[in-house]
Amino acid sequence: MKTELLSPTEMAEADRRAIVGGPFDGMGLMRNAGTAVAREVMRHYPAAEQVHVLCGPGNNGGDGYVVAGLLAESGMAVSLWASEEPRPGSDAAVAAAECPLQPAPLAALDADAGAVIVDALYGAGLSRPVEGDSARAIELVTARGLPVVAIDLPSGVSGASGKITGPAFRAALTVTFARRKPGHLLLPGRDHCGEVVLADIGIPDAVIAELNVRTFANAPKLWLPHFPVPGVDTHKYRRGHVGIFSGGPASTGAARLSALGAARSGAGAVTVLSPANALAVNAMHLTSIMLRKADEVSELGAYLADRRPSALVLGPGFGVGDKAREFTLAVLASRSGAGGMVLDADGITSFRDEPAALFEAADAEGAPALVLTPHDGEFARLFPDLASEEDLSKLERSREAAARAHGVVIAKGADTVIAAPDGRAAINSNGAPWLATAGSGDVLAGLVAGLLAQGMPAFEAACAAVWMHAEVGSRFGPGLIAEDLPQAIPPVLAELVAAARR
Ligand SMILES: NC(=O)C1=CN([C@@H]2O[C@H](COP(=O)(O)OP(=O)(O)OC[C@H]3O[C@@H](n4cnc5c(N)ncnc54)[C@H](OP(=O)(O)O)[C@@H]3O)[C@@H](O)[C@H]2O)[C@@H](O)CC1
Ligand SMILES: Nc1ncnc2c1ncn2[C@@H]1O[C@H](COP(=O)(O)OP(=O)(O)O)[C@@H](O)[C@H]1O
Ligand SMILES: [K+]
Repeated sequence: MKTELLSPTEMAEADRRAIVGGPFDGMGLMRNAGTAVAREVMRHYPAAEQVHVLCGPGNNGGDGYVVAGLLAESGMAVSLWASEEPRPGSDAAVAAAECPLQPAPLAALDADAGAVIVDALYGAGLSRPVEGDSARAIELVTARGLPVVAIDLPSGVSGASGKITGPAFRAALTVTFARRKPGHLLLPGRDHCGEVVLADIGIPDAVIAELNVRTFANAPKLWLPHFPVPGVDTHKYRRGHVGIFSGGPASTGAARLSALGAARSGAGAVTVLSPANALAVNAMHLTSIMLRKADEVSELGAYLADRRPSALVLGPGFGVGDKAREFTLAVLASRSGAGGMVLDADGITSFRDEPAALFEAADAEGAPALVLTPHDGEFARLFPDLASEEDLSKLERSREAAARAHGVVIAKGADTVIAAPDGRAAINSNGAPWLATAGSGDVLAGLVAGLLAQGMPAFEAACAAVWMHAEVGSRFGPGLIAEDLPQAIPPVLAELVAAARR
């Protein structure tokens, strides 16, 4: 599937440009859209006893009139219901006039078991919570458990944000056009879409390219050209060296999980940087991973100068406080040649009272690329105003945060958003709830650093790490604990390396 995601505004602009450039006018695009939906209804529900097509006042309803006409023509039993008449002069009004069926008022909707619902109430134009007859129709269909095929978006779901502010259909299938919209991937919208089918309605790729889209579905296509594949003549340091800061003796496991994530991603060497009092416990549990003492900023400086690590991770199990801030700022200011710094967990929390100091350090000339990996709670500590702004979608919030932080932000969760300071953003959707387990985020931080260390640019490294982490977790399934993640990376890595070589 194509990776660009179009906001409703961008989609409207694509429609407009496509209509100007041809070959299809607005009615032509609507007929193509209706044809694609009718095809999917017939493919998925060939034995439907009755198809109820529910039309709203806009062009989403217009698609519905086309669908109803085509399904009736093909011999299916179709009932047509409309909430209001389409606006005179609109494409939807033409579609309604061309439709051989007469609509009944939506208020009278009734539907029995065995029926299929086509939702053409609202799509890209949803502008407020669904109320009145449309709301009652949604409640009736939901209560009876009838399968719903949504046109473009399930009515009630915002295409821009995935937010739901009132009643909304839960579709079994959603057929959308040209490109998916953020609301198909962001929660709770994603959960209401069911299977998403993307239909080509004749909007040329060149029209989409002109829009300079900055939002993407996270998928290998997006970053595979940058994915590290070792040359035959490589050596371990050329494959990248990652330094990972450990916490004190009672909290060392998180850093080791990160270290294993970094090592399994293909980094050639990984060092755990440990306080003296935790060296023994770390040494007991490390084999291929190196270990070095780092209590003071001077020791950190010596490590950076001697070993010139290509990426670092600070935060997992590290402890919140001055030391985390000092070490982070020392790395960002070191000019040691490190390509990236992943700040996670306690590393993020340590800057809650002075986020500007972090953001300024990341903005300085020659600083390593900063990647922040907050879950919702950590995000709110660093960006309290963005977190509490109800009107912002997770996408918008993450994008603003990345611009402010001068770094890549991985806003974690079931719908992780990766945002870059240059405005690019990707939404991840291949995860599974099995990933919600202690230490899972620590492995992710290590994976990001491992890919950074191998020379991937920060946004691409972040996207690739999130995708791999989610893919590994989904494939592993029930029973997953964080220790399983690094060990389960190789099969996914093998597929990516093979694809990158092609
Ligand atoms: N040529 C094209 O552009 C193509 C477009 N295509 C199709 O068009 C769809 C977009 O069409 P659209 O822009 O007309 O928006 P749509 O979703 O039908 O709703 C707008 C209407 O609903 C109203 N309204 C909104 N929310 C409401 C609420 N809660 N409760 C009550 N009313 C509400 C809103 O009122 P207003 O906000 O203006 O007051 C307005 O009247 C798109 O999803 C795709 O299916 C395809 O055919 C491909 C070619
Ligand atoms: N429901 C979910 N579906 C998919 N991924 C999830 C879900 N819940 C959490 N995750 C992922 O699991 C990881 C949890 O990280 P985090 O909250 O930092 O946990 P920890 O600090 O214990 O490692 C993140 O990558 C997050 O995106
Ligand atoms: K719809």
